Amino acid sequence: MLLHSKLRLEHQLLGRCAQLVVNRHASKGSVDKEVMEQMEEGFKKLAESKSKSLLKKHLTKEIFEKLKAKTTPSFNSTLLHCISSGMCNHDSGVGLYAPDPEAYKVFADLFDPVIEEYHKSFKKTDKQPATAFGKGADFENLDPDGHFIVSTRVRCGRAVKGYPFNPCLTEADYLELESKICGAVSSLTGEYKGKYMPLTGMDKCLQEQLIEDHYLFKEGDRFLASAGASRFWPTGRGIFLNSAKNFLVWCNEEDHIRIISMEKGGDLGKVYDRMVGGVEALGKQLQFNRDERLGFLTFCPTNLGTSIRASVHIKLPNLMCDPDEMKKLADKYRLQIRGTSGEHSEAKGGVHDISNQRRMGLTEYEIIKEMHDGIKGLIEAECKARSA
Ligand SMILES: Nc1ncnc2c1ncn2[C@@H]1O[C@H](COP(=O)(O)OP(=O)(O)OP(=O)(O)O)[C@@H](O)[C@H]1O
Repeated sequence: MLLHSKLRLEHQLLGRCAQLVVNRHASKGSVDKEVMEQMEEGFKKLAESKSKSLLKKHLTKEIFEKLKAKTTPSFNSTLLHCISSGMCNHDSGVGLYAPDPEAYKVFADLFDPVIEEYHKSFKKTDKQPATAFGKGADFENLDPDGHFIVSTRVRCGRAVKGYPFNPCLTEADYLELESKICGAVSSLTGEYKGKYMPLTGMDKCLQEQLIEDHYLFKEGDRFLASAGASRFWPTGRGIFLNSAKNFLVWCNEEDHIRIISMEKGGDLGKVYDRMVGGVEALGKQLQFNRDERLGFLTFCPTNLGTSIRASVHIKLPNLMCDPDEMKKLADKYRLQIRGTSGEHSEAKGGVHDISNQRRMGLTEYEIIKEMHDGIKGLIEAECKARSA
């Protein structure tokens, strides 16, 4: 209970901070004086800060001046919507979010270089290849004897056509989206059959247990809150879980939809195939927003393209003895290291979350292969270090 009250308080505080920044909408087609002042002040503080974010690096004075008076045609989003998280959180890695699909074009002078750097050279002239899932069965179990991998998870994000992203969704939009998503997941059959649980009214012990078990998203993420992703919380948010608890759908957290497959052990191919089956089944009922150049559109530019993050919870005690060397090895394989409870968390009991870093410029199959080969390489390096 204590943990929950703490989370709730934190969430409320962050929610207020976010509202200060992102609830000031522009008048149609122009940027209000108050928004402009806030942007100017935030830009100045960011420029003077020691932030290492991609936002700070690429939001030069020239780009800021060029973009600060622009708005998106359908939802009237401003540059402030895009940069508020990075302006509030100088410790952001990226710090940039798209308030609606059009923002990727209107603010392309800022998004394109960030996308290029994060996804390791996806240039503004590049195009995301057509969706090609391939077969997970091509990949062998990464840890058949269970020495290293605790569990494997593959997720992707989807946006429902016709809606903006979090900062521009109204309370009614959240409820409408939830009703559509809930309708689609409720009609899944076979191994996918399960139950949708809205966050509103959810038993608090159950909510904490679902978070602890790595099924449910946390509350009160300050990076998301200041990007405008926590408005009207918990309205319209929820989780769908199948009976075997190895297929999940998150509703209206960071993206409209997150489709997730997970299980104990290292059978990446099986986990991936299950996610693909779920994506295909849901794609028959919902229209997803996909851009010709950028691929599947998501709130955060790090998730564009395939939107796939394939991760293992893994123990590599020998490699982890030297964090700098480990980071170099992970970079070589284009892998990202996180803590045990997700992004911005610490590793517990020596278990790290290691996943593909880039999600763009390759097909879905190639993304999984890159992650598979990288994890295989890390396990081989761990074995070598152990016997040295
Ligand atoms: N391989 C895994 N096994 C078990 N749980 C996992 C695994 N990978 C991630 N998780 C859990 O999934 C939850 C969400 O993690 P996290 O928010 O880092 O990633 P995400 O859902 O991919 O989203 P994002 O990248 O947008 O943050 C956390 O509880 C995390 O511990």
